[in-house]
Amino acid sequence: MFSKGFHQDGYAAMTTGKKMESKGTQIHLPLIGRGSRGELSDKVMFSQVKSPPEQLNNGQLLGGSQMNLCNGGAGAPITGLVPKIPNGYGDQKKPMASLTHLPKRPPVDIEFSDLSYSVSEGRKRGYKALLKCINGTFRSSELTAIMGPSGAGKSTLMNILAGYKTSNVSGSILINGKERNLRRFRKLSCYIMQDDCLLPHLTVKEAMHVSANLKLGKDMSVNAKKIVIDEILDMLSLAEACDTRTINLSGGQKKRLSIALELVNNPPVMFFDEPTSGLDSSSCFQCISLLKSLSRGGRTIICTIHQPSARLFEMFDFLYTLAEGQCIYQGLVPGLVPFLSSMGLHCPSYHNPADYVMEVATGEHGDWVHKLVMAVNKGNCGRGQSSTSSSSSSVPQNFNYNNQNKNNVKKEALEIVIDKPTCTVIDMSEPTLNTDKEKQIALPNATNLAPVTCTTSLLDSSESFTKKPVNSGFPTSGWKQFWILLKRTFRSIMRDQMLTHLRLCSHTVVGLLIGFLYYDIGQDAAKVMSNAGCIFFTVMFTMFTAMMPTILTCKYLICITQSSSSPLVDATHL
Ligand SMILES: Nc1ncnc2c1ncn2[C@@H]1O[C@H](COP(=O)(O)OP(=O)(O)OP(=O)(O)O)[C@@H](O)[C@H]1O
Repeated sequence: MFSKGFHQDGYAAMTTGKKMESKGTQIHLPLIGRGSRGELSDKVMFSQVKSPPEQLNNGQLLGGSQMNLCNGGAGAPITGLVPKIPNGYGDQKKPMASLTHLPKRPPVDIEFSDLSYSVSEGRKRGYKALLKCINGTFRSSELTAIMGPSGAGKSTLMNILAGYKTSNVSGSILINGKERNLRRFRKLSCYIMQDDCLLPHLTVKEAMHVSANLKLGKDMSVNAKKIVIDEILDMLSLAEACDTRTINLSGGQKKRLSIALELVNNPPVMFFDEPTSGLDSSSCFQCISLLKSLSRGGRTIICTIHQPSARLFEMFDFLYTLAEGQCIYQGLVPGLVPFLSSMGLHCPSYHNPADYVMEVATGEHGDWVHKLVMAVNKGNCGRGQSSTSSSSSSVPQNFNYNNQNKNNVKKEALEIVIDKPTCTVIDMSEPTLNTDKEKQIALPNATNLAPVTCTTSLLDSSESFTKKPVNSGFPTSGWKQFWILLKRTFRSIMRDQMLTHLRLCSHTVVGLLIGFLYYDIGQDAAKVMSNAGCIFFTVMFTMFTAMMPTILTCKYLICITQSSSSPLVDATHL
């Protein structure tokens, strides 16, 4: 079990097969992942290091991560993925952070078939098909990338899967093999947009507290919420910035905070719209590493991405490529180059396969889209196809993804939370959700913070969930939400120097102006119209100054919603 363990000192431990050291109260258990990749739990990040040739030649050590992504790229400098806390994610001597007190959630597999979507282009022009009968499966514990040229329909697909687009959609979307219940699915998923919509004047910790109060509500004590927040901040290396206002955070930190705000209620499905946009290469790498580690915790991570570097590309598990609203490849990332080769499209050596498939999708190599769509529909690519098409693939020939997947997901899921005095083991590998499958393990020195038990039957309408009325599913009452949001807004307004100063100045100036214009009109009956004018002017001014921030906020929301075709912004963020 420890033979492929990871070590903070790079690849050394991988070669020696040494047992990982336990730090403090934490036992760092390596996760044995599919395809022998270096695998991550919630507590580690990937880091890429150059590996000496003799180790790279040993497929046992680096497995899938040592794949040469370029077809026929033998002799190319090969790099491998070795788990380690990367720079910028905290002091390497610090014990690794992990998430153990989050609400328990079920793993979620999303399957869609014959999915089509069209939009009306007006009476005369009829409907335009944006997605054309596409099929696919996005699994838990996988980091899935949706790629494709601009306008291919990536955001549209993700919005449909997330449930933000429902009209004019045909086809079926199954969640763990059952018809999707949108209301319940929304509670199990989160959508993190390209632009980080954070309140600029709240500190990281305050934003997290608001999120925890809204999302965890009365299910948890104040102390337990604090522990959850600290764990998440620790894991995402935001602990040092916890008192920094979000306006002062770096781009990477903002992205991590967006993720942290959503992680509070531990959604098993996370959608990311271009998570790396606007980040430098190092932050991109850290961001994708983080997503990968989240996926290894049993979550289903789906993100759209534009032309990732080869280094980022090989970190994804599953690739779904769209062109003109149709799927031109779906399968494991190592299977892409062999699949394209089998179709007669040979990715040149030293060429980033992500770039190559984008070139193919945009038609730079000829009109291949239709042929690829046909091949995909015939089942020539997919999860089981990564090793069969070509010997040039670095994936071992006898690698059976499906079997491997089942076993390894189970191991990962069982190992993921064993690192705190009191911990809960959740058998996340079972798609049928049942609270009986949750086993409590009490370790020595148990704290009084029992793991929070949340319903795991959100997807299963036959279970206890149906006993409650559907609209009672919010963790906090309407009044409580109102109170939390009111406090948050008050705090934000008070800290907004610019707005507060401007308001004070404008009220003073307008007050002086009105006073000057209508000076001494009170006792003269001949000036009754001036009295009316004064009252009208004062009322209008007060009303509009109170209304303007709301109008501007709504206008801003509508603008960003229209420009990014993204779902409405979560109230947690704004
Ligand atoms: N409401 C709409 N009416 C008409 N066309 C639309 C509408 N929504 C989306 N489209 C079109 O659908 C296509 C797919 O849009 P989508 O936003 O999904 O693309 P994308 O692959 O995410 O692109 P990008 O990478 O540039 O964000 C685009 O050509 C877009 O113009």
